[in-house]
Amino acid sequence: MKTNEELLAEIALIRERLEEAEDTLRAIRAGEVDAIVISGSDTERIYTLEGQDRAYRMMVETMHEGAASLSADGTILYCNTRLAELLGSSLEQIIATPLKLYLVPEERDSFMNLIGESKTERSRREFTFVRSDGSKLHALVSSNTYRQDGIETSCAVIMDISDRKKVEEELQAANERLARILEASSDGFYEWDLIKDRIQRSKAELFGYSPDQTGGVWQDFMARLHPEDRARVQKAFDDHVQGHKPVYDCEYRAKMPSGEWRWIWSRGKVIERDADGNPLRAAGALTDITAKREIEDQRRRTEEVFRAIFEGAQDCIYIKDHLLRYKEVNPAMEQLFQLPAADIIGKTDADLLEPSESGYFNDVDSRVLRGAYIEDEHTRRIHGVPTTLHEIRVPLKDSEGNIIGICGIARNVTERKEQKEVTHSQNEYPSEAMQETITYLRLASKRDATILLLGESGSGKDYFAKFIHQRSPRSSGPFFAVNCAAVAPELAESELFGHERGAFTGAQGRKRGQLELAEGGTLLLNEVGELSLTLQAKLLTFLDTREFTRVGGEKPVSVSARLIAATNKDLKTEVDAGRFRMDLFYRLNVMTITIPPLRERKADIPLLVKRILAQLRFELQLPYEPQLDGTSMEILIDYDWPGNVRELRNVLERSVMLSNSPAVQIIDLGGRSEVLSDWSHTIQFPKSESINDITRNMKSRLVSEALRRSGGSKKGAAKLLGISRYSLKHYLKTLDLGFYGVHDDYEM
Ligand SMILES: Nc1ncnc2c1ncn2[C@@H]1O[C@H](COP(=O)(O)OP(=O)(O)OP(=O)(O)O)[C@@H](O)[C@H]1O
Repeated sequence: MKTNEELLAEIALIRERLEEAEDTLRAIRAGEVDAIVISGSDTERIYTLEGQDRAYRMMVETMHEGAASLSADGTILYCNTRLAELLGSSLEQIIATPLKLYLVPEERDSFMNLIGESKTERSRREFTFVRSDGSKLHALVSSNTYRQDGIETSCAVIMDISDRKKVEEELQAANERLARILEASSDGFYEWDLIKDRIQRSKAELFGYSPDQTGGVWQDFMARLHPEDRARVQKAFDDHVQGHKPVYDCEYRAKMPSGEWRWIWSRGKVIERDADGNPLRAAGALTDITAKREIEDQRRRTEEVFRAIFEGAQDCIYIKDHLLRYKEVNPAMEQLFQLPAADIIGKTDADLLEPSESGYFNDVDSRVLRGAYIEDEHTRRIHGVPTTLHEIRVPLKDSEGNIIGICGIARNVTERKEQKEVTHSQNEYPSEAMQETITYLRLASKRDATILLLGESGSGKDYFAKFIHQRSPRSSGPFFAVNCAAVAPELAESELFGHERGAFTGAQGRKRGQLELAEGGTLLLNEVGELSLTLQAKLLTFLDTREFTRVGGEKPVSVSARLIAATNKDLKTEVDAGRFRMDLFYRLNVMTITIPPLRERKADIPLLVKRILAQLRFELQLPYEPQLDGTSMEILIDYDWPGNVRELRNVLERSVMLSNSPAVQIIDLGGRSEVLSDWSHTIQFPKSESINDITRNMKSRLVSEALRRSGGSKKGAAKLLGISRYSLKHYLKTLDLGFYGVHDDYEM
């Protein structure tokens, strides 16, 4: 029978144990423990406490983690099913086995030490258990040993920390990866302890800071900044710290340890604050953007230069987008349209021009959007005034080469065009032959078909080709003429069809041929019979497809130009002799008009004389109106004119120059008057003319005279002038003498 004291002591012990158990349960509920191990040197003693033992057993069984009691040498005397589960075993298998055997061998001693240490104070340590299937269990073992009546009772708590361990490992791996990435990146980075003002972690080689920097970073950093940037950097940082900006982002110039100034882009944020919101730590990245800033500066400067050109240019410059809306126009463009830029931008030509005109531009622009480079001359009505623009349009591409719009440069050539057209006023000819021809010419001008003009040299084929052009729907476009006989054979293809850069020796840049230049207008091929058979084939292809390739090029170039061919040869005979392609002949011979020779339309001579004298007055800038006397006119009408109107013009020009007065006397007709032995010329020097104009006129006269003396032979004329045949050809071209009908001494 137990004494009252003994019973009271037992009750106190049970109460104490129950309190412990409650603590443990509270800890279990709070999720702090995963397992409890009860060990003691006198388990007998525990088992005799039946009620208490039941309470324990209940407690350990209701725990959702394992628990066991161990003998002094660590043998499992009792455990719950959860521990068996955790160790991947059954209760029967693990009871009576030493728990340390489930540990990885290297941790067994440590485990026994823990049990020993727990005699004096509760001890915890992490251990790695090996389950029966070989997998590992990471656990935190907490052991507590009680001594009661000389009996040691240990209570150990085991926490399954496998998940936490996994997260920790992953975190560590991520940290290592991050460290490697940061190491590999060209950016600098930092983690900055704001309280101690020291860099905790950095790859701030940029500034020469190292992780073991002792502090005082901010002051040092500020001192390294460019004085102009300091206030900005401070503000960006303060704005972020005070919560006005979610991140700190700033560009500044900093002096490197080498003494060199570099542009740095810095962005970062506060990553830790105290309970009052004061910043504790910040982290961020630093990028050296010096190269980028230099490129940007260069681009800015280029843009400024471009702006200056764009705004100061006399020529109209514009940019259109892919829908052909004006995106940018320069002041010259505003002047042309007499509208402010704001009223042009966003509009298309359809909004700004008359409908009959905008259609043509739309067509040309569409081709540029498909990749064509188009140069043309076109007359449009702007505020009712016919305005002729020489315009170059090129496609605008983005960085990937996609066409995103058009850039155009246009020069207003209205004045030049008006001057040129003085010679092309309305014709009314008294002769029947010419009246009939004019009827055909007018008819031809209404259609867009290819025309073949026949007629003797100098009869006016070139003149009437312009006549057709000016009355055709293409009159607002350019008129170009090529004299096939005057171009060296090896250059003929390039002259006509253009060439790409490097197409042949001397082809330094891309050149557009006459055909391309005649875009939107008319091209006259004079002396078409002189074209080589190869070029005849190329021309035929163009007539069939409206496309050709430049010399040395592969991309087909499409051109909308009307072709007028002219010749003084009998093309049929040329076909029979195998010198002209029959298919081309039939292709050209669709609408053939013959210009009658002057001897068959002598009734026109007075009209022609009047017109040519008016032209000469303009061209020679005479202060008076030259007039022929009656007898001179008779001489002219009597003459047979083998050289046709050209000869008439030459005679009149020489007579006007030599007469040097309003009364013009005919001299040197058909070579009957004396050939001047000396090269003598009268020079007019009106105030408006510069020395360049005068020497140009002089050269023009000398060349004309040499050609007259050589009977039209270029070789002879070049010899007389003491220059090469090609220099002479250059003069013929630059002095606008290209169509003097002179004959050459070689075949094309
Ligand atoms: N009807 C005309 N009115 C005024 N000038 C004319 C007329 N016809 C021709 N001319 C002038 O005569 C000269 C020769 O004319 P054009 O060059 O047109 O002849 P062509 O038949 O083309 O000669 P070629 O076959 O040699 O090239 C030019 O100066 C031209 O301006």
